[in-house]
Amino acid sequence: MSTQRLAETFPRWLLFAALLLTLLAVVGHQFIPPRVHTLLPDTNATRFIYGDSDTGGGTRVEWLDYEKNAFRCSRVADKPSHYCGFNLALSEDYISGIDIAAFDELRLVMTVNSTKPRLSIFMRNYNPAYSTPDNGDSAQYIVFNVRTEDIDPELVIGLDEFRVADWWLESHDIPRQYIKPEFTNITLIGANFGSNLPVGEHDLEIVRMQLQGPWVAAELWYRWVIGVWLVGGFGFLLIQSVYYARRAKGSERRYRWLQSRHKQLRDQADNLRDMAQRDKLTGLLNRYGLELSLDTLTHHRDMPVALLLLDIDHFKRINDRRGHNQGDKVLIHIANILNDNTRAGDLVARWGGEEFLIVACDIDASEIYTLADKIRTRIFSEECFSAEQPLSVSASVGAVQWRPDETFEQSLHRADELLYQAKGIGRNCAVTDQPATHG
Ligand SMILES: Nc1nc2c(ncn2[C@@H]2O[C@H](COP(=O)(O)OP(=O)(O)OP(=O)(O)O)[C@@H](O)[C@H]2O)c(=O)[nH]1
Repeated sequence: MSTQRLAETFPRWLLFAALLLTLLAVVGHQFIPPRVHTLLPDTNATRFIYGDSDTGGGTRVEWLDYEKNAFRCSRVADKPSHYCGFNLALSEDYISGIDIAAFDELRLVMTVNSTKPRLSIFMRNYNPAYSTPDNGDSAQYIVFNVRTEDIDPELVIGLDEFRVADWWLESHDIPRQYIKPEFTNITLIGANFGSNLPVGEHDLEIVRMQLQGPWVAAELWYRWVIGVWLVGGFGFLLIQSVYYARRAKGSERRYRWLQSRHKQLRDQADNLRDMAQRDKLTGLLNRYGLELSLDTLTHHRDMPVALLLLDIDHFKRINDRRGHNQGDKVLIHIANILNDNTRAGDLVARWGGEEFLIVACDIDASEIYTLADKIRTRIFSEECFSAEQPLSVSASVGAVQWRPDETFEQSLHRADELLYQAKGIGRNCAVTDQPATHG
């Protein structure tokens, strides 16, 4: 699955999974069958019974049916009774027991036939913090006392109902942190008629003994759910951040590409605009370019301006004698002379085939002829091409002052007429509209 697809669908299936898990946690947990660990009946289990007759007491104990865990405690009248009961060993050495802390309940099915009103159900927990291997009594004694009439026949004891016996706490020096029942290393579980057994026979059969609890403790279960939420949330953020980082990179790449493309297009547009405004051969402005430039110039017409219309003399002859390519070179040569002899603010254009127009700015009427004749002289005095094949070129110029009350066309028309005059009087000369300045 691509990162993009994952990032797009992830929130949906994460939410779905989280909701499902939460539902399972809240509802499903109640319906999971409990975990049951059966201690009895178990024919291999080590079981024994004990009375106090061997130590001078008045209670004798005997098996009624060992297989069924049925035994009898008989009280002899003239001796004191201390204890009599049944033990199930969960450890061979009484040191390594079993951890039953994850269970909730101890369930017992028992048959009691006794006039003794109470019965003790007890456990021993071995902890090296307070127990020693050579003293069986040092294992914590955890007890639950029940009325015999409450055994009917099943007795369910919550582990939280067990208490550490006071006599055990009093007879051992136990630090405070160990005075609560511990179930992490149970070595023994038993049932005991206790002391002061009434005279007569007291029978007890332990039919079944089971531990029961949840497969997963509720606390742990909810921790898992929270864990899944956290892992899911973290995964979500991770995938989202990878996705958006990639997108950002892609956008950046695209932005850079667009930038360079934009620059390319802008350069192309500049080139095209330039090409549209310039004569390809000479690089001078063409008619269109000059007209555009004039638009900006007319906005600032608070200075004297002159128009110089220049035409190469007998250019046809040059073309005919030297060829069209040489003719082109002459045009380029003239363009260079015009550029070299005009100022930065002036406009120089190729106006027709061999015709050029100079729009000279900020020029007094008295200087127009000087400029026109200077250009004419430069053209005539500079020989084109190599010394082996020299070519003398001349040009005629018609020059006028662009009067403030005139349009460009009107002024140009006057320049054209003067150029015509210059051609008429023999070419290679400049004619202006300023009196007494004819060359
Ligand atoms: N090589 C070249 N020749 C051109 C170009 N444009 C126009 N011409 C030529 O310029 C010549 C102009 O000839 P005409 O109009 O008869 O003028 P002219 O020969 O210069 O004679 P006058 O102007 O009367 O002195 C023509 O032969 C055109 O073909 C160009 O771009 N390159």
